[in-house]
Amino acid sequence: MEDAVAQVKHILRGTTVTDAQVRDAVWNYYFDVDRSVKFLRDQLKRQESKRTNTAKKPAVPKAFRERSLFADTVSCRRGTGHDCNEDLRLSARLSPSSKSQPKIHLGSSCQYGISVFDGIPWGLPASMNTDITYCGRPTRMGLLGGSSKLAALAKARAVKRQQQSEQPQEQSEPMEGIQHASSSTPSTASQSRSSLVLDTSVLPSPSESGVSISKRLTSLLAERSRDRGRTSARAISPEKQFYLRRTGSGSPSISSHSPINSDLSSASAVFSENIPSSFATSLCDFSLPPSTFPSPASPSSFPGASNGDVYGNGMSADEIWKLITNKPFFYLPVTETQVEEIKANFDRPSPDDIIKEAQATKGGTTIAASSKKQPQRAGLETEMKSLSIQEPAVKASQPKQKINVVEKFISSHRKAHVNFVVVGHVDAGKSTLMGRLLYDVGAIDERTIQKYKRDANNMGKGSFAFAWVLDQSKEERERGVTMDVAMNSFESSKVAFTILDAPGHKDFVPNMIAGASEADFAVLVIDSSPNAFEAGFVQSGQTKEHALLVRSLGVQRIIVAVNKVDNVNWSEFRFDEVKEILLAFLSAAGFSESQTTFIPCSGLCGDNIVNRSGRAELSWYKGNTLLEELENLTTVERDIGAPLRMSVTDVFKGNASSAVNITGRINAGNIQVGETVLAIPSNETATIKSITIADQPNDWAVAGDNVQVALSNIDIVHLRAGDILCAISSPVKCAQTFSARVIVFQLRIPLIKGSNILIYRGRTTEAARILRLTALLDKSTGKVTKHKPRHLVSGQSAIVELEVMGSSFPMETFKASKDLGRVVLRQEGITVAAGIVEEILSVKNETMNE
Ligand SMILES: Nc1nc2c(ncn2[C@@H]2O[C@H](COP(=O)(O)OP(=O)(O)OP(=O)(O)O)[C@@H](O)[C@H]2O)c(=O)[nH]1
Repeated sequence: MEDAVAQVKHILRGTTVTDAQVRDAVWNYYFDVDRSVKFLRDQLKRQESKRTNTAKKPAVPKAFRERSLFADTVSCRRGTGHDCNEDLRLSARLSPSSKSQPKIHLGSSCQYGISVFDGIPWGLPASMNTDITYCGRPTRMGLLGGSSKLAALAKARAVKRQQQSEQPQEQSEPMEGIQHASSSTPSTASQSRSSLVLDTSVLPSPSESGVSISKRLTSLLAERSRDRGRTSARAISPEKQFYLRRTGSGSPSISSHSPINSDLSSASAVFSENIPSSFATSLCDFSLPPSTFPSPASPSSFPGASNGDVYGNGMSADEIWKLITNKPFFYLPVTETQVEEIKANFDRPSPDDIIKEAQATKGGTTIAASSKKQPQRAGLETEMKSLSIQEPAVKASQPKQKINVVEKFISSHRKAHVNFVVVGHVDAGKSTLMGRLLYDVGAIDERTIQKYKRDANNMGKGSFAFAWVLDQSKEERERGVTMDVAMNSFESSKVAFTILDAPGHKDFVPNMIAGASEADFAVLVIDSSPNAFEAGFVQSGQTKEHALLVRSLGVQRIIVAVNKVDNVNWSEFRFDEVKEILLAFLSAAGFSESQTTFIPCSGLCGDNIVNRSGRAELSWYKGNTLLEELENLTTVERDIGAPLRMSVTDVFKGNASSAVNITGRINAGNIQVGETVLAIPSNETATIKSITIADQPNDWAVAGDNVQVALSNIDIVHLRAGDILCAISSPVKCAQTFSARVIVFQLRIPLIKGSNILIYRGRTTEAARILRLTALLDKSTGKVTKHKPRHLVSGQSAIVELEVMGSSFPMETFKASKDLGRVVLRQEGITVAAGIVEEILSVKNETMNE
């Protein structure tokens, strides 16, 4: 050793090489003088070159120079404001000779240094003696574009860098994994990785034995491992470093043949450093004993250590060696036994499988494995499709004594039964007129009228006494306004009449529609008082609307009572004036002149109601009284032998019996006690328990009769006002979509496709939508004048398609039933159109019971 050192010193005399460097080189090169000399000369060249480069660089700021950095060589990858993702390689070397002041050596990219180190959260212990070398940017793999000259230059530089990087590697070959602290050449492949140079100040002195050195080294490593749990993985210091790996591919950095017991003052063990994430850290359990880890590929021990040596941490040298050399970087804290148990768990059925199997066994079927689920689901789908709800066949119960109702009706010679509706503008005197009629025909006795007069006088409404005959409710009497249709009956010598006194106020038009739907004829009451007629006839008045509605609902015969002529001094002129205007309007609305009669009258005074007026002022009128006109009405033809159709106007529970009572009018066909009928839309059957006509019990009833029927075998929840009772053999449909011929009333905005409306018939109301405007019609001929109009305006006649949005609307075509084939369309409280059902295009599912 000494001979070799002397020879090298002699060869390199006159140079700045130190004794320590010579000894180090001789030691590293196994006392080979030539290789040691070569190495030292190259080292001198590099030092000279570096000094030259450093002189060209800008001075390092004092603040940066004095910054405390790491005791170890560290690597950090962090983005800076200047050069994001730049790989910064910092090589901080500790030198025993520089304990007092930290020194910083900058590489080629020192201009980034200040900003690079600014804001580093983990500072260095100020006590550490640190030399820092900034290694510059990582080697580029090539140019992106550019000229061929530049590419060639870059290639040449890359080759040069490669040669430079290979040179020190070759020199340090004997010290694989160990670098001389004096080496400052960073641009090697290994330096592109992060490296940690152990602080030799904490290592044993060169004079210590190999065993002592190994003990110190392993003690240090073990100490670091204990500190793992309480230090941040990012804090890189001898105390904080735990994840140590040797630089290189994994071969021991300190081989058994390394002369580690020689001068170690310039030797440093180099380890690479990787910082795991928090998640990875949580997966690792480094507290397990070394025996947990797999054995190293080759047995190793610290040089000079003897078997059985136990160090400060209670571990043998072998265990420590395994810990630092072969420990997997990440591993799950499970033993092989545990792994086998986990594997075995998957060989058994899961708890879910066990439960499913038990359920399947109990149900008598086997749940297939997941791969067989699809066919089973397909089977279920098929079964579901084949499912159908089959209602029990409805058995029509036969009456005990089957009555031939048609024969009975003909043989009974009953009076014709006629319903007429009284309509007109509000306060036209409708109720008063009908009260007077009832009084004059003897339907109301004198005592009752006198009582009404007294009560009305007490209330300050003496003139309403006759109106109270029909306005029975307290609210109607207090307000002096009819709110719902009032029914009353009387009989003349020829006909049985039912009065349907409709409200005149615009808020109660739907009720008026309900009354008009049941009428055979109409009495239109006009207030002939000055300006009163005009007020009722203008657009906002109800005179026109009511007349149009009754016509649209099938009424063809109308009597116009020009009322309150006492207020115009029984003026014939006024009468003629009103008659002329109305005749034109009613003719346009579809009433023929022969079917329209005008009568000057006074409901309050009783002139021309039942008795002809004896006033001289009214002597100019030679026509019939109101009653005479009513009796002269043409008898309405009714199909009493057709399938039953009965419109329900009210539903209520009887006091004593369990039966459900309904009132209504038979539109077509007949009924008899004991018969089973079908309620639409509930589709529930019921048995007729009793029939009452005009407060008299009867075994049967025919079309046109207003009846009260007690039904059994049905719950009241299946019936409501507006329903239809029909024959089981011929149920009524509930339309989903239908087409109708309509007459458009006065509109504020045109009707267009998609308009939302309400449809009415009798007591039935549902939301609907205009699906299509099919065609415009000529009002006189009914022929199509235009297809697919864009909109409908006031006064037009058209064919439209409508969709019922609500749950149900029982209806028939007008051809099949003149009563159930009519609809009224309203929008925002205004009647916009009315018409007849031409075709039912689709029906609701629940009524597909044919
Ligand atoms: N002068 C005079 N007043 C009458 C006549 N008929 C009715 N009236 C008055 O007109 C007012 C309204 O009478 P009603 O019978 O309530 O009128 P209505 O048309 O039934 O009213 P609504 O049903 O609420 O629209 C009352 O004050 C009556 O006294 C009449 O012939 N001559």
